[in-house]
Amino acid sequence: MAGVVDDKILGIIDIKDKETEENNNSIQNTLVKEEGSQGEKEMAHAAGNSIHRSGSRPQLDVSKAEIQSNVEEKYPTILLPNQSDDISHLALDIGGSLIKLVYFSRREHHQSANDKRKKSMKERLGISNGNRRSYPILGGRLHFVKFETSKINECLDFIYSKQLHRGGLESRYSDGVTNQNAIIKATGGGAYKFADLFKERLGVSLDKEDEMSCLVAGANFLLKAIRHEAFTHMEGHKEFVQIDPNDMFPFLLVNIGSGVSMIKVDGDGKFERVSGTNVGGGTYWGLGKLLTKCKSFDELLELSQKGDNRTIDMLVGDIYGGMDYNKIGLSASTIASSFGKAISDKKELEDYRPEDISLSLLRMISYNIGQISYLTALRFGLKRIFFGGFFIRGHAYTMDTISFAVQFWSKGAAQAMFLRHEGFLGALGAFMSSERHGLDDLMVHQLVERFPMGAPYTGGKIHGPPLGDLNEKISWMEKFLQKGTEITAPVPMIPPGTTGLGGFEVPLSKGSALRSDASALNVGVLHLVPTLEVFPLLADPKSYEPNTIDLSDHGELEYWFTILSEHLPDLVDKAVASEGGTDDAKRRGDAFARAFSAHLARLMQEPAAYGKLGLANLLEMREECLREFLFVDAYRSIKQRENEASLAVLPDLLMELDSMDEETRLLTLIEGVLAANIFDWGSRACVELYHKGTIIEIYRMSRNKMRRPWRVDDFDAFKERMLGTGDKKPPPHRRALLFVDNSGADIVLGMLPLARELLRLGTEVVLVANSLPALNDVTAMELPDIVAEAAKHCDILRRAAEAGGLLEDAMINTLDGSKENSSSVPLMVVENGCGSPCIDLRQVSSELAAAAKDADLIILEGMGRALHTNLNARFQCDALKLAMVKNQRLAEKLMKGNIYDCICKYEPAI
Ligand SMILES: Nc1ncnc2c1ncn2[C@@H]1O[C@H](COP(=O)(O)OP(=O)(O)O)[C@@H](O)[C@H]1O
Ligand SMILES: CC(C)(COP(=O)(O)O)[C@@H](O)C(=O)NCCC(=O)O
Ligand SMILES: [Mn+2]
Repeated sequence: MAGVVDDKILGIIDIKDKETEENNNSIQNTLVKEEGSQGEKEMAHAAGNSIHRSGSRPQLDVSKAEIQSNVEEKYPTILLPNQSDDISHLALDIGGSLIKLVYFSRREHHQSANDKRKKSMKERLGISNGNRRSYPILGGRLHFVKFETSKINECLDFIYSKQLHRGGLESRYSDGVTNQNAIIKATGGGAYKFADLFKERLGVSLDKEDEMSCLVAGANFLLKAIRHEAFTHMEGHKEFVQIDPNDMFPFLLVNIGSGVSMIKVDGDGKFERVSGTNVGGGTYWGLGKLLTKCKSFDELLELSQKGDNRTIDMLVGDIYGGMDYNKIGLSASTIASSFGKAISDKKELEDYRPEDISLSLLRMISYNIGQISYLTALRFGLKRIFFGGFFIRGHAYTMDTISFAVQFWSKGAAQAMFLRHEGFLGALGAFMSSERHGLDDLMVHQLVERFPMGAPYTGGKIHGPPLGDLNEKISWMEKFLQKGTEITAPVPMIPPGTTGLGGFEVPLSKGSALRSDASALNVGVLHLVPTLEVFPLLADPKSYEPNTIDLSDHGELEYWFTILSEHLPDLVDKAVASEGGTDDAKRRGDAFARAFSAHLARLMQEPAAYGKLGLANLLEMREECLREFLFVDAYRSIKQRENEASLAVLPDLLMELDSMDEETRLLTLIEGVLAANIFDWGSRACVELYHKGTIIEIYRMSRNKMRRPWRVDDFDAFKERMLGTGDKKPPPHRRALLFVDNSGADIVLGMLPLARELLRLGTEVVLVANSLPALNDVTAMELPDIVAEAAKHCDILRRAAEAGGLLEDAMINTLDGSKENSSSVPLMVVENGCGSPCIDLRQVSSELAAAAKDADLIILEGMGRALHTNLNARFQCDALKLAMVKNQRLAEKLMKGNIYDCICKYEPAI
């Protein structure tokens, strides 16, 4: 089939002698500037958000809304004069040691060119506002931050700087007078102790909520709404546990703060504090401080990493002359008495290493809490125990000790589980208690957790004001480089050795990998995206796992981390060039590279730090990180150039296709998709290829590879479904969703001609593209223009695009000025809700979910969407997965094949 598109045609798309990116792209620069300035505003915003009032829940009041700034601005600010400040945006848990803050920032809705398409799609697909709810919830972000209680003034400054006490409405909306009636939800003892201070400094009243009910509400919310919240931690191994929201209760909640509370939880709002102990986090930190002279909690914890508690604890072996006490199952290394050796030693405090003291203390307290927890669980017949509170601090040794105690004393019958948002349960519960935000029944698929680089945002260290703007973020990254590499290094995960019976050996870790004070917590920012939905055509959403490769295999992890690290310099080059190569862009590019490397380094050491890690998460994090440093679209000009070149050869390709019989054409079309998928700027091998040959050579090579059978080749089954056998013509599919991948040849010469064939057969086609740029993937925003260009050369596409509302202007512009009454099946475009090369079908846009309702065929294209993710996904409708494997190792691993092999996997509906 190599001659289908000849060299003359292909020569036009030569990317060999590509010059550097086009500089001074004014549209791009404008976009960046506007995004940047808007990003900092956290205001109530009504435009397009379709927020209406419901009887029971206060919502934004958009009456008399008016545009505040110059109407010529692309994203003007909208003033809501009737919106009161009473929407809860902040809740506090002021404990004996730490103040925990949970705050909500509303996301601004950007009106964009995309909105026209969106509006028409909404009408076409029958998406009503607040589609599946009786009231809308607000989109926005939940942030988690903590401060030391002793530094309450820093906390007040933080609240003031972000205007959180004003319900997030910034001072530009007020007359500058502090609102005396503002109320903040607060729990913990400090809600009483510091009430006057809050009134005095911020003019707000603290609305006090019961601490226990907040802890329970917070835990219940997290267990229901966050996919990877609970995990077990045994002998250094962390494993996420999927909790069934319908089978959560009862459980024991153990909150280890300064003191320890043990709460039996039977349901939402149904609980009893059944036990507790005064030997808790405050004891460790307090005693530890006295005994070691440590200045900070983290320092004390770090010391324990280098400790050897045998110098200070009395072990069974010390009593039994080095022997085990077998009769009762205690090994010689079991601690018989914490600190017991100090009785007989003729030593003073100074004679003991602070490291040993810290470790002995940590083990004593953790073990004791684990044991009491188990006894309490036993008393009430509870099998599951969840541990929260900041004593845990994501620290491997602490968790292992607690787990060991629970497992040992229960003989394996009970299990200790830990919560990733450990210390924020109370604050989250206080936040939930306000009932003003309508978040109560928020569902897992509406939350996306992101880990931004601004450490203070992630609640990293105990800190002052946040890294507000980009410049601060960049300088922070620069400082980070000067300081060395440890800034985001995690708490070490080196597994402690256990004796198996009753106690631990000395931890293996001798403190080689230590956490810096600025290390981030294991929690990110929770993005609340009310419009996200589970893709309705998944055969079994409960068992769906997007990632194909399991990164818990260390070899895999190391390989993909290396791949991503090696790709960085090229990516930074492209990103900087896409912003005109200015000094500012270079600085941002540098900072991005450092930030992303820091994330990678952290995850390399602690792969489960941010929840269960898959390749899709890594690829998405890279895109998010680029956006954080305001690289809106790193491959923008590459995409543009390749689109133009491909569009120029499209007419000839269509002509050749039209000269074929139906069967040959279908095969050629599928080959065309597979061959064009080679133009992938995310693959190291492909990028190297682009430097070695002209596009003709690459494309020729690619087409030569097209010889069937492909590595996975279900083409015959697909052809039979499409064209039937003999005279028997099967009915066409009603609607096909085409998950498109790359710009340029991939979309223009691959997927669009395939779409055209489906349209010709009478199938409605919905092109499903990214909401945000990722590598050289085409976006939903870019597609209408590409389709319009293609439609100039093709009647089928033109009529379908008109019928699908993609070409309204073209309809008006027909030669005789009359609107054609088209009877064609429509061609539509929807966004998928992602900004990543992969797709997690548990969280897609509501317009895609709506479009899916009538679809009976889906086509997933590309390595990201059809191989890294969804290769094993099963659907309720027919599914075709098309991709070229552009990575040798993946080809070997997945299908014992080679790089540039092709996959054509067809699975009829189940
Ligand atoms: N940076 C820190 N400063 C002080 N204590 C910390 C820090 N990080 C973790 N901790 C531990 O967390 C405990 C406080 O946990 P937390 O859940 O916030 O309880 P509380 O509400 O009692 O302050 C402290 O007693 C200490 O053991
Ligand atoms: C990022 C990608 C998934 C994009 O592939 P696509 O979906 O465009 O086919 C792919 O380029 C990839 O897996 N790259 C990393 C592997 C490598 O460089 O070999
Ligand atoms: Mn792609």
